[in-house]
Amino acid sequence: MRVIHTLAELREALAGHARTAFVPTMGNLHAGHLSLVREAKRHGGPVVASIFVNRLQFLPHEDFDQYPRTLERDCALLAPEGCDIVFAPSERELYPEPQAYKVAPPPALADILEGEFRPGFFTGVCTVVMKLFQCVQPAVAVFGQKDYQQLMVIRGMVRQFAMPIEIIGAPTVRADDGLALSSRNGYLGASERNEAVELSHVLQQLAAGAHDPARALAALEADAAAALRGRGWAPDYLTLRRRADLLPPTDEERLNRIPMVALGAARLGSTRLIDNLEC
Ligand SMILES: Nc1ncnc2c1ncn2[C@@H]1O[C@H](COP(=O)(O)OP(=O)(O)OP(=O)(O)O)[C@@H](O)[C@H]1O
Ligand SMILES: CC(C)(CO)[C@@H](O)C(=O)[O-]
Ligand code: BAL
Repeated sequence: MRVIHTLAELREALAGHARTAFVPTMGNLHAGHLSLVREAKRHGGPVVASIFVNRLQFLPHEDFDQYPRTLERDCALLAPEGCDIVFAPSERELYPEPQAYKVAPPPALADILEGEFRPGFFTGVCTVVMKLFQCVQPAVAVFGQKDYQQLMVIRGMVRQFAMPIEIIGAPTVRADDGLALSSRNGYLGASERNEAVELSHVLQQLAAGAHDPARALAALEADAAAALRGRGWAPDYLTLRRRADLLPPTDEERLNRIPMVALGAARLGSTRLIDNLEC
């Protein structure tokens, strides 16, 4: 496995290779990321994992500075999975000048849910993913369903820009108790870690009521928020949405059991966690 820090070296290493499979990450890897690498391996070409904490997708008060940088440990986890190249550019390498050209996804998808609470987040994500795609020129790229809205936004970007890249969504890997693995779980203290699984429990309750319009959506969501608040959480959103466009379902759609997803984001202490469950 090669660890590459510059774009020139990356291009040279990939020259002549067809069907590169790409796994973009922010590092501090866990079993969820490794499952994406295993999925990428199934596509036959070389596998590139990127590690880059992208300043553009963080708000000033968020955890950009605090975000764990653990390159050596990450490489030790990636090598046994058969990852061929780790692309870990510096900020200066990826953003040699202020990034004035940006990719702004449509507000209807990007300014709701995560985008409401992290304004500009998806512009930051799309801009860096567009750039990473130009660097790696993959045939396939793998993203986790844990970041459900991000996956939808990336799919839309690739479709609307006619980018010749197959986007694969990989299932969320969970700890034994059901907590979705996340780099940010590392911020949790021991008792917070025990509590953290409640986010997935509340989403299960929301999902269980999805197809019963006798229970009003607003009441279902208010109950979910109250349940978490009562346990010391500060929810940003806990909501049931249509899988097609992440807008709220009508009662008729709920009755007709259209594909839906329960999505949640909430802070436990100073740690913000997200999760979702299709229903
Ligand atoms: N538990 C998981 N299962 C599957 N994929 C995951 C999981 N967690 C993250 N991913 C995916 O890994 C890719 C890189 O994500 P990232 O490096 O931000 O990790 P993360 O654990 O989600 O970190 P954070 O705590 O910052 O959200 C994304 O496509 C993300 O959806
Ligand atoms: C896709 C990504 C690597 C872009 O910085 C990031 O948003 C992430 O890790 O999910
Ligand atoms: N996992 C999505 C990247 C972020 O939270 O910034």
